[in-house]
Amino acid sequence: MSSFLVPELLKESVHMKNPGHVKEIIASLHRGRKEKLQVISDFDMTLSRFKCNGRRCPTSYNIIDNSHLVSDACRHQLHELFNTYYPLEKDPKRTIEEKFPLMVEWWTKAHDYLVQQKIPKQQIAQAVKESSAMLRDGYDSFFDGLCSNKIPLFIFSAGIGDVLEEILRQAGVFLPNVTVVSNYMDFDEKGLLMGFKGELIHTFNKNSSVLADMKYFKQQSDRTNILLLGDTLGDLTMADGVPTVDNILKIGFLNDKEEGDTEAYLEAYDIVLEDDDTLDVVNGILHFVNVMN
Ligand SMILES: Nc1ccn([C@@H]2O[C@H](COP(=O)(O)O)[C@@H](O)[C@H]2O)c(=O)n1
Repeated sequence: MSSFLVPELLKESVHMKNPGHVKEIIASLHRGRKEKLQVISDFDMTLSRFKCNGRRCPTSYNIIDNSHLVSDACRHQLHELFNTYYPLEKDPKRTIEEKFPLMVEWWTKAHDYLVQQKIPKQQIAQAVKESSAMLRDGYDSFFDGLCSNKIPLFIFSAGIGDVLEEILRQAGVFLPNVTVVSNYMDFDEKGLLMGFKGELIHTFNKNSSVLADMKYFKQQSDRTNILLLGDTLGDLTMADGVPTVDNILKIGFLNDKEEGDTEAYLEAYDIVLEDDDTLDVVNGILHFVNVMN
């Protein structure tokens, strides 16, 4: 069994519907070695931590919401939005089709509030510094291992690109093999927020429809083995733009469990990690594929 070769799969946090299938995919990734591999990952609550010492960590949006960059009144409005729409994003009883327009509503309203605050670009780094955002334990081996082995890492995020880049920069892991597609802020000539660039990315449109072109995935077209990391069912379409997929291993972090989530995640993801604040399993698999030293 693959747990013998990847001992991290024996962790209590690991759940698999079909361990035999996982073993086969991991064996295929191993055969393809690092030359065939690319990693596609969500950011908030996947590469970043969901909880620390029992307290929730912020998403890239929450970092701005909770900062001195917005007024108290605006913070209140943004928190109200979160309290209204986050339960809808998670609701296991609603279909993705039902959730889609609600997410557009959430992101659009939040962007409107943020733009009214005329946030200065220059102060984003300080807001990140003062926040409690953290990357998952083991992030340094993950990022360094991928970079030193020239494995491309595509971060596909419905968060705020400027904020997540800053988190990576401050952690020293915004490395040359990392490409980010996300919601980027647009600033005026004075460096004040005036809008968001490009197509709005939310939880349920993380697919090729929001990629301006397929250049990135075309450039990686020899890399037909994919490691996909996510935390919502919306993250499952992140590899849609990859022209040829020979093998894909989907790892899902189940952070904030609702009734019915375990079954749905086990159907959708090959490996489901519950209550796991680390990248241990991901790093263990990369180690076996000879991507880590
Ligand atoms: N105004 C908002 C909108 C969304 N969120 C949360 O951020 C997550 C960002 O998406 P990732 O693709 O990076 O996971 C999303 O799942 C929402 O829960 C927010 O906090 N505030």
